[in-house]
Amino acid sequence: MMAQYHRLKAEAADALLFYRMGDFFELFFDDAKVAAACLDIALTKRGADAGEPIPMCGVPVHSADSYLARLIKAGHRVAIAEQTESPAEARKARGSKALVDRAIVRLVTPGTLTEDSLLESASANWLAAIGRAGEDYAVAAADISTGRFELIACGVGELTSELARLGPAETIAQGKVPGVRAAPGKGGFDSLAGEAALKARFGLATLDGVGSPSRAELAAAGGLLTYLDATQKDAGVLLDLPRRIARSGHMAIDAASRDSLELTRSASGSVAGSLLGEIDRCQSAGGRRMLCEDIAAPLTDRAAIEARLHLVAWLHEDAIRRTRVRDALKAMPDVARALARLAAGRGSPRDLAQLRDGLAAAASLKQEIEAQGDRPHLLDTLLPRMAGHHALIDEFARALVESPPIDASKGGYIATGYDAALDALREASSDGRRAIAALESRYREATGVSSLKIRHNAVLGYHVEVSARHADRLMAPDSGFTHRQTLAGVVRFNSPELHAEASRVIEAGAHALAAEAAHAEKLTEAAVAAARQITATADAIARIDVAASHAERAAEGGWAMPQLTDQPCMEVTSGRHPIVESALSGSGERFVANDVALGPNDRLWLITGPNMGGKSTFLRQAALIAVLAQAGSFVPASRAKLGIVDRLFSRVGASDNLARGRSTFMVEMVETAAILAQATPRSLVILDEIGRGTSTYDGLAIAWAVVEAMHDDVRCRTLFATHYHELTRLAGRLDALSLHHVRAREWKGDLVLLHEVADGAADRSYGIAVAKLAGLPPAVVARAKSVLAKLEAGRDATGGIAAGLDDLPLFAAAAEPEGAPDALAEALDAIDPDSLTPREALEALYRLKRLRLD
Ligand SMILES: Nc1ncnc2c1ncn2[C@@H]1O[C@H](COP(=O)(O)OP(=O)(O)OP(=O)(O)O)[C@@H](O)[C@H]1O
Repeated sequence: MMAQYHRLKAEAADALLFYRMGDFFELFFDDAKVAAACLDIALTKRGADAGEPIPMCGVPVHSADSYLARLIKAGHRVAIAEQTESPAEARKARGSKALVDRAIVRLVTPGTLTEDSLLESASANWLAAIGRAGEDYAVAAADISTGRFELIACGVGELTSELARLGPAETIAQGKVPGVRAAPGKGGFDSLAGEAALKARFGLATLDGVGSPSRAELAAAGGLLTYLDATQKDAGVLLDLPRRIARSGHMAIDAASRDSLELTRSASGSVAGSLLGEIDRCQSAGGRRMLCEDIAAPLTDRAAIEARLHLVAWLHEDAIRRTRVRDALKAMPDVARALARLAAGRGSPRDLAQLRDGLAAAASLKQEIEAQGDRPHLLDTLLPRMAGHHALIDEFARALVESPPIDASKGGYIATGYDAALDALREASSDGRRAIAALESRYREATGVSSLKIRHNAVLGYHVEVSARHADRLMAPDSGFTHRQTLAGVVRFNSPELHAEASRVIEAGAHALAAEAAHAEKLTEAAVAAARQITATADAIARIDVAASHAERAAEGGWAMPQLTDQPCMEVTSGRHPIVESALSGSGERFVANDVALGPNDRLWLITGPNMGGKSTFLRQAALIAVLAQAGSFVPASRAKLGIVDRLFSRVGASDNLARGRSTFMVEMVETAAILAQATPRSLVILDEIGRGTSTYDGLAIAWAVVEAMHDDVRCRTLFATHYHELTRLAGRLDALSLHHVRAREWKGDLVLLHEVADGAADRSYGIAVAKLAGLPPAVVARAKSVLAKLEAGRDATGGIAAGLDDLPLFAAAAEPEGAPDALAEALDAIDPDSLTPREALEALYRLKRLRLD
């Protein structure tokens, strides 16, 4: 057995091996230690290997899913080795001591899950493969729990933001990819193999129909398909034809900005507290997944955004209509995932019923919508996708019972009346059971033992049972009973009539089960054959659900439909931060709405004001409004006009990234550098307290230079919050920069934060007042006040740290050479070639070389 184990373990490589033994999956050696620690289960020992006891642990097969889920969550992969024959078959084929054959039937990895119990219903479960051809990169991404398949070509610099959009459960690549943490795949990452694999999988003669993917895309697809084959073995995999995603179709948002804006996850990693959690009013799991993707990838195509918005508006303007549609969506089963499980051969009778109910619900939703007049355009494309499954629904409705079990092994899911032969088998089986009951009363009479019972168990099958007291009567040689078993208190017998009836019951039962299984298989085939249409239906329902969710949220919060334009502007009246607003309303406080008006002539807002005054909130709310608008949602404002944003950057608050060995300041500078390099005039940039993490002089100098660069070179819409009051001097020189501040007042010695954004610079910084609010001891506050008075007196005398900045020539910073004296140039100047001997010349050459290396 150990030899077989080691062979399978070698095949499983770095995955933990679940080795099937009867009702358990066992793990041995290091696998056992890892799993026991991760799952908190007992580590035992068994036999010996090279004189050492073998560490072992095991999980019951019937509850293996929950253990698998924990292992996968902890980042492990698991290879499942099943018994591929029964012990009886093994004995028959290879003698009484034969070992049961086993084989790895599946490699369970985070990106290749289909089981409901292992998946989050609200998010897609992407497996991403990175392909490369020369300098070009591409991502192939598949979610086999719904069949989605995307190809995205991108440069190496865009890889990380593309992966951040997808948020894959697992990323694979061949070799190292700059800036990306990816696991090794199973090969196949080349364009020729990829092309062949795509053609073979989808039965295509040419890839023109999928838009002729680039060589990098083909390489990525090749790696992905090879990995799916290797992990799923013989099980089917549901995959749609790949969709090529044009990167230009989406607002680019890098990983740092996503995190800082908490788009789909809050800082603590949960959906609650994120923008997604705040706006989600979806009724179905499919809708929730689509909403998550929409928020992660806002569109940049105005027509496509407006099509979504008009659907939201249609559901928003009529509350009764909205309620009807949302009610129809309420009981919508997760059709996409049920279908994927069926295609993977892991489907259950319940999945079949979910298709039946989901497709039927889609058809009635379609009718409901068609009864409403004056439909927006998008519905003309969505509605036709929601019907056309009549034959399938009919067939499934006739074939299946109302709510079939998940476990098919006991049968009972095919409805009566669907198959006469099956009904006859069930009849025979229940006839047999009736006959056995009749036999029981006859035996009671014949033996005079009124407590005689006919029972059934797994070992003996049907048998007669009497208490030990009455056993003698049945033990008599001519009683017609054969003794089977004596236990404390009861004795068990068999009889020829009982045997005959029992055989009838068992045989009919087995045939009925086989007949049900055959029907299930046929129904599954029918569903898989219609996979493409069913997926289209599921997508259409999800799109309507998302629109209804936006409409509902807008109605709850009094949100407005944004107006999109081609001008790079952002005009928001009474804008609110959706998450802060609902957090405040939870504690009975009011959110102060604020306006913003950025345009070609007023591109850069410099915002000052006290700590806790609401600067960060104001900045983020502008970014969130842009994300919501371009995702096709109404926005928390009374009016909003927005020029499409191509890239969004958010540098708000820094957190140490110690895991990657970077300090707060380093992270901030890396991110600022990325913004200056990548932002375009159509971008939206929000920058909060740049330069704060270093000395005052350095920090101010950096902030100063960044503002100038944003204003003069990048020239995009920018909101810049700062505590460096000195920056307000820039207003006099940079004509598209304007000053704003969050208002505060001192009232009887206490600070009152008004959270109102007003024009002009803040009069002072109020830092000490905020410190007092926060509960700093009075003595420390008093001391701080006197230190401040001294500092301010010094500043007034010298002109402060920004003294002289007004004389700084414009653009001088960019033109100034690096200040450090050039040792190499000095050394070169010191050399007089005419006076050197060949030997000295050689030495001088070495000296120069060394200087260069230093
Ligand atoms: N418009 C608003 N209406 C009501 N309350 C607000 C508003 N904006 C912010 N707040 C409240 O003020 C708190 C602080 O806001 P925020 O973090 O935006 O301040 P800040 O000016 O960026 O502070 P710091 O300079 O210390 O980073 C928020 O947590 C919120 O409770």
